[in-house]
Amino acid sequence: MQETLVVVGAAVLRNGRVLAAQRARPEALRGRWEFPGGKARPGEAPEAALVRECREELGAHVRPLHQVGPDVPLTAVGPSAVLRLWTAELVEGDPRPLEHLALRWLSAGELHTVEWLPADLPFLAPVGAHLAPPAARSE
Ligand SMILES: Nc1nc2c([nH]c(=O)n2[C@H]2C[C@H](O)[C@@H](COP(=O)(O)OP(=O)(O)OP(=O)(O)O)O2)c(=O)[nH]1
Repeated sequence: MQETLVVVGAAVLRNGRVLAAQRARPEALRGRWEFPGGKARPGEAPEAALVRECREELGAHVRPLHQVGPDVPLTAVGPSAVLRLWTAELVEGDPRPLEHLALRWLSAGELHTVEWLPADLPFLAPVGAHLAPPAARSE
């Protein structure tokens, strides 16, 4: 049986917001938004891949907290590829876009304002539940 290729993603939370990253490459995905992460290497634990990828992409040390929802199939990446997401917290460093076009800290109200990669869409509701609710309007 073919081994599952796990693409790991980190929903890094800080002050009630989540970090979104804008892809630079490949051209077909340039400009779309995703969770920082990447492919786990053969034999590499997915959580270790998450920490490694965030260090490479953001120059920051993150700690995975909880897995979010079920895996999402990534048929464009491979027949048995999946996207697996964790919430994560920053342990050290201020994230910088070392490999992305831009980074944004999105509030609950901003979560749907960027153009996410399609596979990320099922994760937005459970991630949104971790964000601070929009401030109540005083009228
Ligand atoms: N990192 C990441 N990749 C995602 C997300 N959603 C999604 O569809 N993908 C897709 C885009 C890519 O086709 C694939 C991840 O590939 P990648 O290029 O980030 O992986 P990598 O850093 O290990 O790079 P490489 O070895 O292929 O060069 O998964 C997401 O939220 N985060």
